[in-house]
Amino acid sequence: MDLMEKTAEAPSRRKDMRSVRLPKDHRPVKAGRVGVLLVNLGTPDGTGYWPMRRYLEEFLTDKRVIEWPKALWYPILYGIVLNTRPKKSGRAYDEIWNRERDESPLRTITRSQSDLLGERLSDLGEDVLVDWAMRYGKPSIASRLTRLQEEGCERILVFPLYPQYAASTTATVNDEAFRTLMRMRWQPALRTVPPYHDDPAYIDALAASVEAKLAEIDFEPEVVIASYHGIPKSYFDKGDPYYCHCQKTTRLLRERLGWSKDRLIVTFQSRFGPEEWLQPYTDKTVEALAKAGTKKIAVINPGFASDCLETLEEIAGEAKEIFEHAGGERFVHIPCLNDSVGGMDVIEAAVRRELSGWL
Ligand SMILES: C=CC1=C(C)c2cc3[nH]c(cc4nc(cc5[nH]c(cc1n2)c(C)c5CCC(=O)O)C(CCC(=O)O)=C4C)c(C)c3C=C
Ligand SMILES: [Fe+2]
Ligand SMILES: [Fe+2]
Repeated sequence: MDLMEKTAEAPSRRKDMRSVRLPKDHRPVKAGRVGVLLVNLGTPDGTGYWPMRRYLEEFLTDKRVIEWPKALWYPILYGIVLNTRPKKSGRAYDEIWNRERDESPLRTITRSQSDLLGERLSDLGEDVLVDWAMRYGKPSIASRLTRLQEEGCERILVFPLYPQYAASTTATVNDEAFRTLMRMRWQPALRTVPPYHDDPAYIDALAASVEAKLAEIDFEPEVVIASYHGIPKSYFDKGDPYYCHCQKTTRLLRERLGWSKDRLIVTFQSRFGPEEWLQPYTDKTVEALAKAGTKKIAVINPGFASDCLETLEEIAGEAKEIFEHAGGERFVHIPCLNDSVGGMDVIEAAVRRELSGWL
């Protein structure tokens, strides 16, 4: 039987899957399934120099991340950055590493989100498969998309786990997914989950996480900072909607909490390189607040679906230290939604919505 015939016989609807009739000598064909692939940013395999260097090299040679011309960027990357940053970042990862599983928290949490989503979608039957991947490091998008396809997924929903769209995060996940399809003879249909920065389920979950944390601590923060990962300002000037998405999330959260503009403010963290990035900067802001006499603050990271280096080390660790060093007294980090019930409600709602018409 040739491929054309096989294709014609393949069922178009899931419930027809078991009715595929093939000649006796035909190799088994799995078909008719639907895949969901959660994708997060990435993870090194370890905190030593070489695993860190491999990870950073993959990350920082992505044209969606560093848009400078290769002729300008590569001498700096290979001459300086990849010689110094692996050690510095490796030390930072060491502080937050999940020693029990020997992996980064981002990897632990993303896997758990995928497992829990699989359980939550169990009412859809065995023909819906859920898996997870990383844009940089392992498991790669290519390996997991290929596996889903081999398991018979003719339709795959790719979910970049970023509430706010940025070309350097969302688009590069989608690019990589479609690049993988470029190598396939028999491609699955692919859908991507759009940004969910203003999804009511997401805003509700963030608000509930703020309220729960504030009820748990023994002080009332004078200011709550919504700290987002930054991007170079030039990317915003070229039309990236990321800044506007961050502002909108914060406005909706503020409205949902019934707070004033001074109680919940926006900042941007994790600057990289010499360019100007989105402002105001988180580190400078916590320092200025403390110096101006603010004693108690909380920081939430609405732009991260999972806690990671940037939230656990840079905010819960470094930003706290900066605040206290400049005269602040109480600092609390509000955890990301992670695999909490609220966090999973957000992921599940988006997946069910985006699967519509496929089930
Ligand atoms: C949530 C959105 C993110 C945006 C936007 C983003 C843009 C961006 N990042 C870099 C450079 C680095 N980021 C690093 C880590 C990192 N970044 C995000 C998310 C966004 N990045 C996450 C979730 C993480 C943490 C990964 C983890 O395993 O915990 C790093 C690596 C760590 C380090 O050496 O500091 C770099 C480098 C750029 C240049 C950029 C926009 C252009
Ligand atoms: Fe980043
Ligand atoms: Fe950082």
